Amino acid sequence: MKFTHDVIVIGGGAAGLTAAGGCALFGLDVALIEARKMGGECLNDGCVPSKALIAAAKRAAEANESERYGITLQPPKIEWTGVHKHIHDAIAAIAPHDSEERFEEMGCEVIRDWAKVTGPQTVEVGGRTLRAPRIVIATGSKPAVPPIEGIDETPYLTNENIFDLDALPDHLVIVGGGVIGMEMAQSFRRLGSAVTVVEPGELMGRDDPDSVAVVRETMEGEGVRFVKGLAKKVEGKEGAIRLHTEDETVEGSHLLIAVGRTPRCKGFGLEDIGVEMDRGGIKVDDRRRTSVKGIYAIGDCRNGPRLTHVSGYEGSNVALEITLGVPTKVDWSALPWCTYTDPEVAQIGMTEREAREKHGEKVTIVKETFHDNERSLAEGNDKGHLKLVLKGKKVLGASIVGKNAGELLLPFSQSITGKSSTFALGSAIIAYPTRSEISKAAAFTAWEPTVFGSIPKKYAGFVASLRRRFS
Ligand SMILES: Cc1cc2nc3c(=O)[nH]c(=O)nc-3n(C[C@H](O)[C@H](O)[C@H](O)COP(=O)(O)OP(=O)(O)OC[C@H]3O[C@@H](n4cnc5c(N)ncnc54)[C@H](O)[C@@H]3O)c2cc1C
Ligand SMILES: NC(=O)c1ccc[n+]([C@@H]2O[C@H](COP(=O)([O-])OP(=O)(O)OC[C@H]3O[C@@H](n4cnc5c(N)ncnc54)[C@H](O)[C@@H]3O)[C@@H](O)[C@H]2O)c1
Repeated sequence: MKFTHDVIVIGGGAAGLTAAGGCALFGLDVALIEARKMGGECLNDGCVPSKALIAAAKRAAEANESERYGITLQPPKIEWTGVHKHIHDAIAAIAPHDSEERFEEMGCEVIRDWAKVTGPQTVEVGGRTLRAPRIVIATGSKPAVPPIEGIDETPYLTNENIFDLDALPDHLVIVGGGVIGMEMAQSFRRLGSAVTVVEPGELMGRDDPDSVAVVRETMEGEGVRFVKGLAKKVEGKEGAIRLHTEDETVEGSHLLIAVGRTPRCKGFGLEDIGVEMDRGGIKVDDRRRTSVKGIYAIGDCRNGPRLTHVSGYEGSNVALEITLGVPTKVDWSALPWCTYTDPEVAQIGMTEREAREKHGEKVTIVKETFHDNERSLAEGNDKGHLKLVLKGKKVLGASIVGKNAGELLLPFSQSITGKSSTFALGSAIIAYPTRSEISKAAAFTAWEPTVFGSIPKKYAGFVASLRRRFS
């Protein structure tokens, strides 16, 4: 079979861009296919707009606390059009980083259309048939819509349209007290909306409950209302919606659905060629290989953690495996994540609950509060704590709640993995988006000329030529 490319990557979000860019920098012929917006969810309707909204809300919260440190601020004047502009300016500022032009400069052929996988080595796109010995599926996910009675007849928001609202909601009712629910609840409350969060289980259920308790108390103090219950029925129209749980009816102006994700893995050919799936998405092994030889799946479309830095990590792993033939397994022992509420909730490695389930009595906990940290006292912000999860003196995990908690994770990444060289720092998984990423960027830059130097490139070219001949 005559191949048109060495690798075809479907999806131009964090996962696909990293895989495609990595392969191109090793000199491979890469087709990168994206039907919608380059940058995918993170740039266009995920991390970037949500963190821009959070920044605007933080400014409003500061001004709402009129007197602090002997300095008096005026109450904030909040104009949604200005907040909306700030959100879209942030997207525009980052867009060039993920643009078609940048990836073409790196050496990818970027194709802007819907792809259909028609065989283990073939993809149809824009009337062309592409052929490559390796295909990477990086098609992401979309907001899950729960089976609530009346949902199809009631207007609702998701992360795909909430950042395009043309006015601030009077009362935002949020279904789901997970990561999106909590970040959006605090932001809209701080900007002046009434907010009710409806959650049947634990708020931010993947995090340490002691961390979550601190955020819940802060958000309740700011006026967010939490209702424990399953959303059973919704009804109403634009500006006047009603949500019923078993015990309560909540009335509001807008409904936000934030109950998790549905992977985008069906309807573009994978099921017809025998790629196995389950409820969580495309089934993959530790090396992100699907059940069909030569096809990988990375990022939100497969079963596993759904975070931008995870998509990037998996993208680099498969790029290494495809270019140099190095089998590269995922390792979640030092996986970080951070929820950008105020205070932030940050986690790396195991929570106390996970560690006790796995190691029982051998687990010990060390807890330090920010009340004993003099920088925190000097700044008058001593809310929160750091909990170290240990087995003997070995760090299994850390749970931090407090100002800039996400920035405090990095040393624990090194303690958990035991790796602290510039090479290890350059390959560490760092929570996105944090300022700590700059340390990884500097360490990676130090290695870039070596990693993408002439010898690895020649070797990658040799591997690619063998693959074209024998696949
Ligand atoms: C509101 C919100 C806030 C978030 N905040 C954070 C955060 O702060 N930190 C964090 O780490 N994570 C965050 N996330 C999660 C993060 O956005 C995702 O994990 C990440 O963007 C997934 O990247 P991906 O490349 O796997 O998928 P995507 O970014 O969804 O990219 C997949 C791309 O594939 C394209 N595509 C799909 N099918 C086809 C096809 N057949 N042909 C051509 N193209 C196709 C799609 O158009 C899409 O652009 C947030 C998510 C949301 C919703
Ligand atoms: N800071 C970050 O890293 C960040 C920010 C936002 C989103 N994300 C990613 O986006 C993804 C989606 O976030 P999410 O908040 O939608 O999902 P989630 O899984 O964090 O939370 C969903 C919540 O909805 C609840 N729920 C389910 N059905 C319900 C119903 N009928 N009524 C009421 N509640 C119901 C669940 O109990 C759960 O607590 C996550 O994978 C997350 O990793 C990350």
